[in-house]
Amino acid sequence: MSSMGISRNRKGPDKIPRHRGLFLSLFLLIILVLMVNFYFAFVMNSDSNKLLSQTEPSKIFYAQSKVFSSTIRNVILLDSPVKENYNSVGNIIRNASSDFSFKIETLVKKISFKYSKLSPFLHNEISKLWTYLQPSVGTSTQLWSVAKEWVGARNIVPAQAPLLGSVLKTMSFAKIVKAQNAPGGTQLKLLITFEGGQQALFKPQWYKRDEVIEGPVYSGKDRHNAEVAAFHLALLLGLRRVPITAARKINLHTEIMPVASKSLLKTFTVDGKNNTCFYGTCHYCSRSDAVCGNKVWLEGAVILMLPSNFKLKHFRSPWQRTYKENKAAKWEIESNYCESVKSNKIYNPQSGPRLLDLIDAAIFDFLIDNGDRHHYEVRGNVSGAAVLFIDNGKSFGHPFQDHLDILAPLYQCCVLRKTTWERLLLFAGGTLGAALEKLLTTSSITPVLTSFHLTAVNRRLRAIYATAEFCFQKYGIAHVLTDDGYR
Ligand SMILES: Nc1ncnc2c1ncn2[C@@H]1O[C@H](COP(=O)(O)OP(=O)(O)OP(=O)(O)O)[C@@H](O)[C@H]1O
Ligand SMILES: [Mn+2]
Repeated sequence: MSSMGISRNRKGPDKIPRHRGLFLSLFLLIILVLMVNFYFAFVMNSDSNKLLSQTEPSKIFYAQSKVFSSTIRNVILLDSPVKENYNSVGNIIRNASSDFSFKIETLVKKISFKYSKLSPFLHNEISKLWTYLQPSVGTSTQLWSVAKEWVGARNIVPAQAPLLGSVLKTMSFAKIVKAQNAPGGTQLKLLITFEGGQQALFKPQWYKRDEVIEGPVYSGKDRHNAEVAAFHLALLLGLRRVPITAARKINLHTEIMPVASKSLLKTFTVDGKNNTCFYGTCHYCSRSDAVCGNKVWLEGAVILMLPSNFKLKHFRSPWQRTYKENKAAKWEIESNYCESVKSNKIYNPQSGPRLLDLIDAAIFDFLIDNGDRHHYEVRGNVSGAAVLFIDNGKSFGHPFQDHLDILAPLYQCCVLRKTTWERLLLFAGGTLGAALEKLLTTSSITPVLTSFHLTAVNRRLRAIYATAEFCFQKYGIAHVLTDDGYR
């Protein structure tokens, strides 16, 4: 037996090496293909942290997303004539949004490779912003005038802002000399005055970080962490139109009650667990729905008020929702809705930056999942003033849902500011979530967002790329990307 075996082996050298060589090459080829596959799967799907080496690597979660399930699908084409349709259970079909979600689903898959390459400029940009967010000088009320001088017609924070971290730190620690109910709006918030006279809104914490807000996109109360996250995301996107927002833990007994107005103080209570609470006065405020601290400590977002000479002009958004399940807005059913928007002089692209500003806002809102921008504000009496992103409280409510209809201004008008698009490309390859995570490590209430929300931001950016691709394919890239001289 053994001799047979040996003889077989001995015969081998003539024949077997050829087979072996063939097998070996085949094996190596398979390994190579697998490695390439793994590499691309990793680059395209992961929140790449390689460029963000100064932060802790973010945990990657691939949560099952209900991306396109929140809108009702149907088969009517986007260009169909205007008519209200009802589905079999009598709900209104919102054609303009549901048709689009159907198209975009396929596009997201098709374009993933095209937008998978990491930008060589990313690391520098993030490092710069991260440095700005570090307090470089001590807290000082003199910084109020610095922040005041920053405010321009197009930006609330300038591109170069090395004192930003110091301003934020001062907002988190400066002495509060007065606390009142904040006027305006429907949500409970305080108007606080710091030493030095600077005012800010204080939006309190209602939810734990991992609470998922179910229901329509505008459901729930304001999320204080969403305001903080939105401010940082706007810095990353170069859309510095969000009022400066810091996190703060307030001692209600020592910092608010002694300086509270009489009417506010009247609404303070203590709950069964000895936590201090207050309910204030606002549209949705009631004694039975007070906000409570952890004993005396209440976390919240401090939003710096714009300078008082900065008069705000208030506009209804053309893409406002009806806030009624059984009533659709015009934009939800009219396929050529953008044309009617542009027929209004202020939205005509030839007459100013407003339409492109609203499209910037739509992109920003889609990323943060804010479907509640019913009104918007711009600085009055200044030409070319930017649409400000005031009130981001209803964002980051549901990390597993994306409301594609927030992007309606983009897919209905198919125009996009070139500088905005270039900035979005900075985060190709799934890096936006990790970049945001890094900036948010500078906040005093980390973690500001759960990793599910950070993953959602990457997923939503892919949908934005796909939406832009839809427009490029329909009208040509040169028609879509616009340089209107504003940014
Ligand atoms: N940082 C700021 N600087 C100046 N004005 C501000 C600022 N933040 C908010 N405001 C003003 O206060 C109003 C109410 O604020 P905000 O929208 O945050 O409250 P809200 O209760 O969520 O409102 P709504 O119920 O309308 O959504 C804004 O429309 C704006 O006019
Ligand atoms: Mn609001």
